[in-house]
Amino acid sequence: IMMNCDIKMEPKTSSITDEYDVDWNQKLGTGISGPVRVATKRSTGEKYAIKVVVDRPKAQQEIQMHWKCSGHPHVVTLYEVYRNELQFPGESASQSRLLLVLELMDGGELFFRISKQHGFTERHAAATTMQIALAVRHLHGMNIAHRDLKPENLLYKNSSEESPIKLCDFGFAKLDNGDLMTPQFTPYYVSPQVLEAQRRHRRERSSVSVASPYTYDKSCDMWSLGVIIYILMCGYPPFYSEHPTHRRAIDRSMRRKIMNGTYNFPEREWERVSEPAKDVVKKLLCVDPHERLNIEDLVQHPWLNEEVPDTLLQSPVYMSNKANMQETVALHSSHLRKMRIPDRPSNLKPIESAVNPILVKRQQIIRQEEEGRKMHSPSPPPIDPPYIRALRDTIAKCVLPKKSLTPEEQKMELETAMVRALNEAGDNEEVKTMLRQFAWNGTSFAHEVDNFELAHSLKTILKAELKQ
Ligand SMILES: Nc1ncnc2c1ncn2[C@@H]1O[C@H](COP(=O)(O)OP(=O)(O)OP(=O)(O)O)[C@@H](O)[C@H]1O
Repeated sequence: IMMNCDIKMEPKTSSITDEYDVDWNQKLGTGISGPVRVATKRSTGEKYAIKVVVDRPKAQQEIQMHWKCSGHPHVVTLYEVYRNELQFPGESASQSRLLLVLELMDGGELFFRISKQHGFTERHAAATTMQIALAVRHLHGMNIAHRDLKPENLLYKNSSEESPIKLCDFGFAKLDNGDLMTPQFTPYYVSPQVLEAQRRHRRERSSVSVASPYTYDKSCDMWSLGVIIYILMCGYPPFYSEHPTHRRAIDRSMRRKIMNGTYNFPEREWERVSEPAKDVVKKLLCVDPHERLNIEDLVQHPWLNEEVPDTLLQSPVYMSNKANMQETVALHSSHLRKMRIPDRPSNLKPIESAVNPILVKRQQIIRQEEEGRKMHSPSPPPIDPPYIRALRDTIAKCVLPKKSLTPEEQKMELETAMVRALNEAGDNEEVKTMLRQFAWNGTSFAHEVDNFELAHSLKTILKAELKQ
């Protein structure tokens, strides 16, 4: 495997037409950034795909991410990039554009190809999954999350039966060094303690990083894989809306299903599917990202390593219904968009300033109460009781320990926060029972604790407290 890891891609500034003959009329496919075209290299006669994007920081980021990942047998190769001033028909002026010279993938998108395949079996599905998983392992191993893993971004090299499948479109790929943004800590808002810990973490983050399986963005890729495998096996998605009128958007009922992990394996298509296949799906569609398989677990899973039955699958039948398929794919995209939301800092507001309608309502109520109270007393209402604050603080210490401290000092900080939370809780039995599992002796942990597990248990208690 060729690695571009540490080399920055520098776009060429000469005209692409010096070396390539670009066919501006033939379109290979169209994404949000415009059509992807075919070009022929003059010196060799070889064909390439050219993706043209406006020269903006986001596109530059896409190129650097793609460049880093390029060279793997299951990642579409990025050969070179041009920076050219181009004016397309209908435009009043030329614009600086980046032209990505990509390996030409002539075999079509994943589901389209499968819809045409007679005799698609579970064994084929496992072999396909393995290829996709290897691409994802390549990315995650470099701490890069793709964040847009969907069937349109999985392309076949050619139409032969042995054609490899490869991952493309690094438009949302992101370096994922293990930020705290695991969904269990960011359901609708982030507590101020967590925000503060995050800011500190960002400041402290060193350039050296270790691959960590639990980060939010990577876990989203794993969830996407779960959805893709599910669809490969049966042809329809695991989560769908009850209200067909606005099927393209993720409505509340669907969101609830996703959040609760409510899906099933309908008999008709799943009856003959092997247990290991169902096991993979279950473990990838696990709601709690902490329990979800990571990429290493997936690559090692029996389904991808042991003999898989040659059972004929129903998926091509459903996939050949174009309207259905478009809807399935659109829904998946829509969910990916939602999952990327924690990205935008504006969505990471502490509860006091969040814009979520429920929270806005809550703020209104608080304000009304406040107004009422102001008439009687000048003191501001407390936002969170000290116990809740102490619990949140302990969670923040678990998931984002100060990097400037030694592991020993980090453990002490966590223990101090734990003691404070216990004092504030007035010896809460539930907390004590939970702590016994972590060998808590009253003031410290007797042996090493898994911080994420502890954070998870604390969060369960916190949630229960907030409900009361
Ligand atoms: N190397 C390639 N060879 C052949 N077709 C390609 C290639 N790259 C992309 N395509 C086609 O063009 C489509 C859009 O490409 P890509 O996903 O890179 O663009 P995008 O504008 O970032 O799209 P998206 O809307 O998915 O973010 C793909 O779904 C695929 O059908």
